[in-house]
Amino acid sequence: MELLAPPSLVGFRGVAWKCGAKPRRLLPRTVWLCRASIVDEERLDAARDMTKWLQEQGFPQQPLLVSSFEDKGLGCCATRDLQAGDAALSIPENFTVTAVDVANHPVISSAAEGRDELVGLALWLMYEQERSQDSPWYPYVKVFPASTLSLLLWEQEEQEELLRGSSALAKVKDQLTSLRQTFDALKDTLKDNKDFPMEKFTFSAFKTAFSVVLSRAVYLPSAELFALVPFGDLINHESSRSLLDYDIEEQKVKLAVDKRYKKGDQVFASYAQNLTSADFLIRYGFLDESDENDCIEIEVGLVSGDSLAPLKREILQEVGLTVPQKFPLYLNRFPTQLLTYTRLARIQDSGLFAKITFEKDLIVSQTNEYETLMLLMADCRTKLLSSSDTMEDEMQTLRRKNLSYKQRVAAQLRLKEKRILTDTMSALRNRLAPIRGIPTKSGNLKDPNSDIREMFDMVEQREVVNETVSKGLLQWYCWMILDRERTMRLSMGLDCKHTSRQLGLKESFGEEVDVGISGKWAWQCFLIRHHHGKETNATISTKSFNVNRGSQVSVTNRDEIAIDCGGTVVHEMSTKPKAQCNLSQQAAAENKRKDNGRCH
Ligand SMILES: C[S@@+](CC[C@H](N)C(=O)[O-])C[C@H]1O[C@@H](n2cnc3c(N)ncnc32)[C@H](O)[C@@H]1O
Repeated sequence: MELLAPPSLVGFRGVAWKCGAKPRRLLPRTVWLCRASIVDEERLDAARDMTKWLQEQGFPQQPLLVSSFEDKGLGCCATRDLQAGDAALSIPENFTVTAVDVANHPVISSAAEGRDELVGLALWLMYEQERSQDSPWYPYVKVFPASTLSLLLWEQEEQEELLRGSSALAKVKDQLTSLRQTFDALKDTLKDNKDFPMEKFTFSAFKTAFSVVLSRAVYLPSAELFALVPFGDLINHESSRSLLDYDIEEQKVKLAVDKRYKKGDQVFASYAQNLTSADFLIRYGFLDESDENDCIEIEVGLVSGDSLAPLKREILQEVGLTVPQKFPLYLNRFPTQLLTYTRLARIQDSGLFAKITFEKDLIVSQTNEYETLMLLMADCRTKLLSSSDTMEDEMQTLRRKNLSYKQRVAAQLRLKEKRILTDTMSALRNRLAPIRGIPTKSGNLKDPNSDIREMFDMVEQREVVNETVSKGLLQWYCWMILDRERTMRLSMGLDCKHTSRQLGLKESFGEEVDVGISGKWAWQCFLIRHHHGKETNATISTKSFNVNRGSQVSVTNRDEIAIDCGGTVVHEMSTKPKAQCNLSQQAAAENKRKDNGRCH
């Protein structure tokens, strides 16, 4: 049986993708079960056959075994202990299928030419599966699942009903329209191709093959292409820094693990990065459990009829941004560029262009900032109001026991998106707080919280703060903020029923002080620090801070935290002699790593 496609001359980055070297024959190895379940037994058998066949072709031995997992289908277990940095997979490029194989394919190459790589791979899969035992790749393609849980394959009524109020609905519709157009064009191209099984080429079959490829093809950043990788496409996802990539020197697809695995443990890889939760669900049919990469997109553009638009376009082009431009909103962070872009869009005086910087979070003018924040706020609010269900409603839905898989993931997605929007609005509101207010004669906006600011500035000047003062001040402050928050929410047409919960304060001012998600963190931390003589743990929303008297406030989880003091992030507070709130070194390093989003 011939496994290898003809050697290709097509290379990338100066390296031939298919070297075509004849692989060495190895002794067959048995596939054993780590934690077998009854699901996918047939595919597990097929995976055993594939392993044997690959070994016969000289596929190098991998420290992995295919096994079956009840909730994830097939997966791979370690056959020996693996240390962080070890290669769990090391697959010569000639065992993979890429656009190069599609381009060299005797039957489908012309139809695939000029099309998306994944469309070409879907055609390849359809053709090779249809050939069954005649296909040189039969043992490999037999392991592929017949279908996936991708949103693309849900019934239209299910999409309409379950994805309403989520960004996924529009995305699915767009992608299906584009798939349908591709299918029609392919049909036209293939109709005269006598070797292609046209009778099997229905839209449903094409859509299914496409979603199977979508969920299995691995994007290899160093090769800048997608590849179907035997064994590589049997590894399940866990969010980490362990990614499959192409090693240019060794000409292999490799997976280096980023933690220790014991023999028998399931080995994971981290799937596509920087996908919105909706895109992840469309692609893989499940949602990433960790919140780390959750994001939604927000689109911003220039104002129509703006006489400065040509200049603004030039500025945007220089930094590689388009009109319009999509930016990700994450939990706890969004890119500084989003703010700068919107600030630029609102500028009406070209003299202010000099103040525009995409590297730093710099306010152009009070009024511009006000408009910028209000615009973003309105966008988030519109998205949030596209669903009549609140976050509480979604949580209640998720508590129901009899939910189907689709109902559950759809509710999880809607909740994730609502969380990001609510969180972003809260951050925007915090930034708005000091600039919201009545315009003054000088053209500036008066800080409506200036009385609070003054009061705290005064207290901060004191060496020692008497416990009664700090306790009273904390109480006054909380009620004040609660009241302002409520007024602000009402003025923006928002429900304020959660406000008191968010600001719920333990009457006893015990060790754990729940100060909710709004307000002036630095002041709150300051008060907590002065109130408690010893180290105190304050929980702000879901984030924990260690608060030591007279020392720094350090973030103890891995999230980026914006401790906001009316638009001033906490590390800027550290320049004040008494307010020594600072991000911990660990959190600062983490911030640096995440260049895709900055603290709120
Ligand atoms: C590249 S394949 C991995 C192998 C796959 N489990 C199989 O049976 O062939 C990707 C698919 O595996 C499943 N999967 C991977 N990781 C998962 C996870 N953490 N939770 C649930 N399903 C997962 C999803 O169906 C996804 O579309």
